[in-house]
Amino acid sequence: MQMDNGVTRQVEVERQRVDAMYERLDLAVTEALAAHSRVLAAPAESAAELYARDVEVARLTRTVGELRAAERSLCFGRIDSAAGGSLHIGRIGLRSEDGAVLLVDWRADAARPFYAATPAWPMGLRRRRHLRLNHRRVADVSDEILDGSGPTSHDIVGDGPLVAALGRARTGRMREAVATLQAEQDVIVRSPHRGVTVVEGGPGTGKTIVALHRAAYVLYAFPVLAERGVLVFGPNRRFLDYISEVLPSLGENDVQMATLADLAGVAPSAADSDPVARIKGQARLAAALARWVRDRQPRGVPLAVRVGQDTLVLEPETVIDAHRVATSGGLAHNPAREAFKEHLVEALVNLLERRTTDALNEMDAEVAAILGVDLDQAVAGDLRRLGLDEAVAPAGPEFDWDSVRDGLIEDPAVDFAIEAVWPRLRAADALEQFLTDREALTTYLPSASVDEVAHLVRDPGSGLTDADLALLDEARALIEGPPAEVYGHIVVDEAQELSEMQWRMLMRRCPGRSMTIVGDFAQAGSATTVRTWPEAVGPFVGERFDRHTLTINYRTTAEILDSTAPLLARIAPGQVPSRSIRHGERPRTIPVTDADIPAALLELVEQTNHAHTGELVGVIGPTDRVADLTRVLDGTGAVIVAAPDARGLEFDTVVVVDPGAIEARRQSGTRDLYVALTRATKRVAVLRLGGGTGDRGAGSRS
Ligand SMILES: Nc1ncnc2c1ncn2[C@@H]1O[C@H](COP(=O)(O)OP(=O)(O)OP(=O)(O)O)[C@@H](O)[C@H]1O
Repeated sequence: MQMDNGVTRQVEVERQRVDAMYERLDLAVTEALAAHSRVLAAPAESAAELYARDVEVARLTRTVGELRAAERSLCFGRIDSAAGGSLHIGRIGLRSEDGAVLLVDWRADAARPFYAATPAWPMGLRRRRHLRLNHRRVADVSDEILDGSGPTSHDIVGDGPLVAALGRARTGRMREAVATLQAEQDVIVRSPHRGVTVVEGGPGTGKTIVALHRAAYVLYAFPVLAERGVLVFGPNRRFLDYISEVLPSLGENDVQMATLADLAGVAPSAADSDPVARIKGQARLAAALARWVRDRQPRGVPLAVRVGQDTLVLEPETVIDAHRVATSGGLAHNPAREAFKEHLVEALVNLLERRTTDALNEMDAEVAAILGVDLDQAVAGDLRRLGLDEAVAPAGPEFDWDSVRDGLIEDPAVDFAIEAVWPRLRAADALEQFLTDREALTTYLPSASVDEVAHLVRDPGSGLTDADLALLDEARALIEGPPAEVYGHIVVDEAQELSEMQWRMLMRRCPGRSMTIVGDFAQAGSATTVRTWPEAVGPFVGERFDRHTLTINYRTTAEILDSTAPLLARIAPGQVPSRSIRHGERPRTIPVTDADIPAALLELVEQTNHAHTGELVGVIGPTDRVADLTRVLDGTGAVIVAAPDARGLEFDTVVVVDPGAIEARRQSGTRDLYVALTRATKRVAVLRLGGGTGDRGAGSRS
């Protein structure tokens, strides 16, 4: 071990430096906690003072959280320039007491060469060093020489930390990769582009890693977007649980994570078949709902309103005019109804004013006819004689028309009359009415075939489905207005799963159109018709989106990738397979009969557990087998997943059960199988019903 002495020396050098960083970190925590207590104890009485105090307390709480999250692997890298200077890279930035930079935040510009420099493009660096910490102590260092110079006794050239990170057993939760982000990933994470960025790439190319680190970068580098909030959107809870620890471990606790159900605030209670979900996902439903809502509003009708003892009638033109003004600013149905009401009340007041003036004039004329005197002139003459003509207001009874107006706005009779032509709507009821009315579906979806309408129409009270959530959201936008909660930046994972309607739902929450979108259409499920990025985001940003492709596979071994290549060629003929950076076991196909499955599976899982203690086994099968598989594997620690739910997940070993059934179950069955076979970091076994020889490629068909 020729380098041992060198390693020890270098580790010692780094230890002193890292000890100093932890000292500063501890001090920063102590100071933030003290400030927190001080602020809490300070007197605050007025609402403004209380508010300011709350803001400050929240800020300090966040600071303490960020500092504490930096505890683990506080410093993980160092770069040495060819000119002689060096910088340490870590989770946060720290300075020494005299103001010198001790540690650079990984997101700072100065840290960029740590991720981006390569031997071909060293960016002025001589060496990149990775530090591995065990609790607070530097345990190991490893160096890459970037400028072509030979290693000296100060350089520790060893196995890359990326290989070590990838070889580690899975825990069921994704880990952050801040110490090992690769150059092609870093370009996207650090991109100055604030609009829509689309990232595609095969399974395991780090799309999720990129998306989450991008969220952390946005929070750091784009404060204006950060202030409006960052949302990470994922397809389901299981997936969000899987990625839930990445951002907190990067010190970011303010990022919201949500599924469609979270955004809608409603949990679906029914399921659609895929063909129904596909129809419901199409944007033409938005147009249909908009027309349906519009038809609950008045056209050229007169409006009769009871005011006191009288019935006043507003002419159709007045109603049309009020409707036009109320809707011209793009207001939704219910708020526009209020504007409509105000306009109509104004028209009523005008009508009343006209009538009153007419009645008074009539009275004057009658008095003049009876007495032979013009009352107005007589009064004016008297006032002139008394010298009061300029001081006194013109004669005549005065009405307080403003209170009349207020009275009419509050008058239930007025609201009642308006309700008949422009009813207030509830989005959920409106959607229910629309989807349970065959005639309405036929009228408002003229392009839908009889079959499609038959697919769509459903019994009253049958509950909301996943695909209904975007329809409900659309109805809310049409009826109540845009959602209250919007975000400065949205990260969308597994974006290939979204329908046109679901894209509308997300875009509604990101008015600034600042998004990081990651996905792979070769893995798309059956519930959407969207197949390309222009179809997905084009309706909202046209061609104004950045597009990146990731090419290196960090998850699966080359052997697993090879075995799925024929499957990929079938489902995405144009797609270039990614390149794996690791080798491992060849995937195995084990022929079984239906009756054999429980015993064969249990044996396989137990063998794997025994041979690879501490590793995670995932068993992926057709949805209708999940309950049985769960029973069979009870107590083994294996995670059982229905193939359609496996997107984004990862295990050390994957057992795919009954691939034929996975393929046959739905339109996207072959893509589901491809997803299932690409979930393993180390090995895959396939239990195939019927024929098949011992070790054929995992994705091959018999
Ligand atoms: N730079 C990196 N350093 C360490 N691990 C990485 C890095 N990039 C990716 N990985 C790991 O590789 C695996 C696959 O990454 P990820 O899940 O982000 O891929 P993906 O493209 O989203 O896959 P899928 O399309 O299957 O959802 C994960 O375990 C991830 O932690």
